[in-house]
Amino acid sequence: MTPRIQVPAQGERITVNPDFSLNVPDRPIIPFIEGDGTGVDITPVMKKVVDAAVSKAYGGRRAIQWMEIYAGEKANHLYGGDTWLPEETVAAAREYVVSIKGPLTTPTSGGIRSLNVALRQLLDLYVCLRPVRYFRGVPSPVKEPEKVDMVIFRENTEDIYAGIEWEMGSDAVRKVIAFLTNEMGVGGKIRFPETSAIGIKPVSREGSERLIRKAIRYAIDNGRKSVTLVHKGNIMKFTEGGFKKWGYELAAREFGAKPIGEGPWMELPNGIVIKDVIADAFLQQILLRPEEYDVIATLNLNGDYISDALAAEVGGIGIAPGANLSDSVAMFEATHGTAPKYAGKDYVNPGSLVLSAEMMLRHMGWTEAADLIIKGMEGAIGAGRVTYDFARLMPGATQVSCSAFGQSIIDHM
Ligand SMILES: NC(=O)C1=CN([C@@H]2O[C@H](COP(=O)(O)OP(=O)(O)OC[C@H]3O[C@@H](n4cnc5c(N)ncnc54)[C@H](OP(=O)(O)O)[C@@H]3O)[C@@H](O)[C@H]2O)C=CC1
Ligand SMILES: O=C(O)CCC(=O)C(=O)O
Ligand SMILES: [Mg+2]
Repeated sequence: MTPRIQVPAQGERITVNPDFSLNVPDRPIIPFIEGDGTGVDITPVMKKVVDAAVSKAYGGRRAIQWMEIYAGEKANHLYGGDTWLPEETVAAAREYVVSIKGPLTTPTSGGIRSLNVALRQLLDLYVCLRPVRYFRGVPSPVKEPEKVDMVIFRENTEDIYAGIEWEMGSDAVRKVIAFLTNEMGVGGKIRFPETSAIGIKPVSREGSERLIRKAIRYAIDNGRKSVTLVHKGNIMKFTEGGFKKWGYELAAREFGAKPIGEGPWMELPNGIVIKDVIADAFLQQILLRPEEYDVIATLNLNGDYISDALAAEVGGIGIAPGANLSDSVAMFEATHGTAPKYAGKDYVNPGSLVLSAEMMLRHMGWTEAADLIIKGMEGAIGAGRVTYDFARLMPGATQVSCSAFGQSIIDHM
């Protein structure tokens, strides 16, 4: 396959130390994937905002050297031969350590499997980190959105989300159903065996522990009040129930947590509470009592639902950032998808990808530039000149385009 990635002549790679800390040169090469759909709108705005923040913070001493890498429709177009996720893209994300991506399309009910999920699995980006906080002035459907301040740690490589499933009527699904019936004796639980598709939900102790360990470590390092394990372990006893059980065991074994009263809730020596809640109840509690939740550790599919639900409480997925992390590699991305109906219209909110870049700068230790992005975002929202998603809920606001909102962030830095 012909290589398509052009490595910038200037610039150096970020490298990782044995303790997983980063060496960030002043001119780091940062790979980016533009993304499908509205990626074409939001990614250039994100780059412009980041460049402005870095320039303002460091006066030319530091600058990002952007390197485009390809996935999704753009890759398929460029590489041909039904190539959606070129090997050199995955290799570059690994080699250059820190990268950022726009959203990628996943067709429903057939076609290619999620490239987003593939990237997370291939790079073992096992933490999906999605902070949810309120910016003053953002329209919200809840009365006290400032009470929402949570950080979601979503397991990112396992669960029913991993995409192990077989289509109804296929030879493969017949084999699986025959196995479940003849070898496992559970065929009777499949209500309509002739017309069933089957999906598999792998959830491991190892995968759960490494995610929960990160969540507890984050809570300790950032002075948070609690870590809540969100699961559906009453129904899926060994997968989601396992996640809960392994989480409490890990908290006791590695962090010295002790049961509160009869348990199962626990407390770390520094007072951080480790608790759990069943996923459906959690979804109503985050509306009724959001102040009781802080760091959230959960499985992949729950985390997907929770991310969008929590984002809605603080203004929607137009302003919901995220990161996919392994111990060494980090790929930042918005919580939302490609919003295809708005693609190429310079219309949607670039805030989610801009705030993902803000997380990226902080991850690199470029906190002054990250702080400028937050200042610019607060100023732009405060000025009441916002994209359609906010404008339609903010009486008196002026609706501006995606790029104009980006410029407003820069103007308010
Ligand atoms: N990580 C990734 O790359 C992700 C990819 N996807 C993929 O994206 C595609 C579309 O998915 P879909 O379910 O429609 O979800 P989307 O997140 O793309 O869009 C759903 C709705 O969210 C709102 N929205 C999305 N982005 C923005 C933005 N930047 N600013 C303001 N509002 C926004 C819009 O609401 P309204 O209509 O009210 O204006 C939009 O219609 C699918 O192929 C899906 O698989 C989905 C999620 C994540
Ligand atoms: O991969 C996709 O298309 C959807 C992913 C998604 O919704 C998410 O990770 O939040
Ligand atoms: Mg999602």
